[in-house]
Amino acid sequence: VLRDRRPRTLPPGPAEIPFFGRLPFFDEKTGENLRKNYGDIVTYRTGTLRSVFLFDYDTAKEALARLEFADRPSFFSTLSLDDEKTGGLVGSNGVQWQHDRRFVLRNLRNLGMGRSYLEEAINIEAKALVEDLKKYGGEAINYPDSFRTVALNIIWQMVASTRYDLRSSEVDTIYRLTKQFQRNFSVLSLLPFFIPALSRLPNPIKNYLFEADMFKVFIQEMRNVVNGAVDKHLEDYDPDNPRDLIDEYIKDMKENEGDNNSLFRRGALNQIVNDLFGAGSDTVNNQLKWMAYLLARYPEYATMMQQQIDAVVPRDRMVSLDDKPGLPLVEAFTVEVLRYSSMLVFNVQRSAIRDAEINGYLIPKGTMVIVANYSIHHDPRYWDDPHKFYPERFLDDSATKYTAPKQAFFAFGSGRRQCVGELLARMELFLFTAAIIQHFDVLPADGVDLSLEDCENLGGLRVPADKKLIYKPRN
Ligand code: HEM
Repeated sequence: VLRDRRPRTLPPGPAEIPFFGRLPFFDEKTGENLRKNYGDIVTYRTGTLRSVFLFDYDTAKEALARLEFADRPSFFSTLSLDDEKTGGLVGSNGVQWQHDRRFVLRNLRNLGMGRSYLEEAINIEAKALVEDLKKYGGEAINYPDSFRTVALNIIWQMVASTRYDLRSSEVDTIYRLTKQFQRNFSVLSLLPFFIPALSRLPNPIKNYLFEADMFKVFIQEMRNVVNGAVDKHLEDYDPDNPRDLIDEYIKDMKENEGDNNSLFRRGALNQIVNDLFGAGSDTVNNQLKWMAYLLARYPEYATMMQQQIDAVVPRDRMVSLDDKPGLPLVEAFTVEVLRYSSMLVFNVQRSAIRDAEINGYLIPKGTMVIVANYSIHHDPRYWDDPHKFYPERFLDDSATKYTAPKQAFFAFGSGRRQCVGELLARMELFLFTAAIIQHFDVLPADGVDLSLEDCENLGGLRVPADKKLIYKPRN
């Protein structure tokens, strides 16, 4: 018990139950309470793993940039589709992570991230989204399935040249897995990751207590989806005509055949595809839900943005990225949606590669380092009236120019593992938001009260509660 005690060199934190620590948590309130009680840097233990939570911007920014904290915790690899458990981006580490991240960044850029031809593809989806919403004829609906399909279509076209009709039921199958996983995911289901001894319990007990099968089923079903896409690409691969990211990877894999040290491997490809699917579609889908919810909740901003759009874009043309200088409020609105919603309550976990130091505290190798994004996005030290939805905070004094946040903004993380899809996500959020504002008034249905914020927390992912809204076509 003595040896199990928290070393004095670690930051303060709540009392630890010997060998067990405390239950994991994902919500912003528990985080805020920790900060109030223990300060800007707090140790919190679950099972055998200690985490250090960072609540102030400067410390967090510096930590996220440091090589010592560029790893992800080792339990991420248990969800990998790669048999060697080292491939991919989100949960991998070391040389294979660097290799795979470089490959993905290069290819996302080559496939148009930040360029006009990708803008065209996004606007094809934006147009389809507008047509889909018009079909409801002003009926009150929950967040439409088309939000998730347009988000999936963009990344899936870049990765696998696949586009779905906005009402296709195939997308249901893919999203069912993610939804089911998010719903079943609970504090209890995570315990075996924190207390490895629990993994040795007999399977029926593990399933009963922790729904351990849920992870296996999810991995198996995702493996089927990804294998299907990669096998199909291998069948009709044409070296002279690479169509997408999978083909580019196959090309590199074939060029390196026979080299036993090559990091281009089928297992790594599977996990890259899985990561891009997982990180690149539901994130944008959820952000579109926040956008619709906040448009309905703050119609005064919708009206001001419609005036800006109508002044620079004829109604029969979609908004383009070149219109941005004339639409400062639209850009400010999308960035305020990211800050205010703080969809990822905590930044994706990092882990100390070696013993390291933060603000004079010694952080032992393997400690998780978690930046409290929600708290930093709502900290009055960095933001005026932080709980107010106020897009003008990202406009200059004359309200004619968008000004990017200079500090305390971690919606896409920071440092060496900063989101590789940030540029793509920003393009999508701007163009999809503008398309909806240009074509619709978004209103709450009769009897729907939006005066108080109402959102769910799905394992650390904040999503607005499903409210019936009306997408009323503008005259
Ligand atoms: C609104 C949409 C999105 C948000 C809010 C978001 C947020 C984040 C955050 C917070 C991280 C962790 C960064 C860190 O550890 O510092 C991350 C990582 C990542 N994101 Fe995104 N993301 C979004 C969209 C996308 C898209 C569209 C893609 C597709 C290309 C993508 C791919 C990734 C990948 C692959 C990583 C892992 C990077 C690594 O560990 O090296 N994300 N994202």
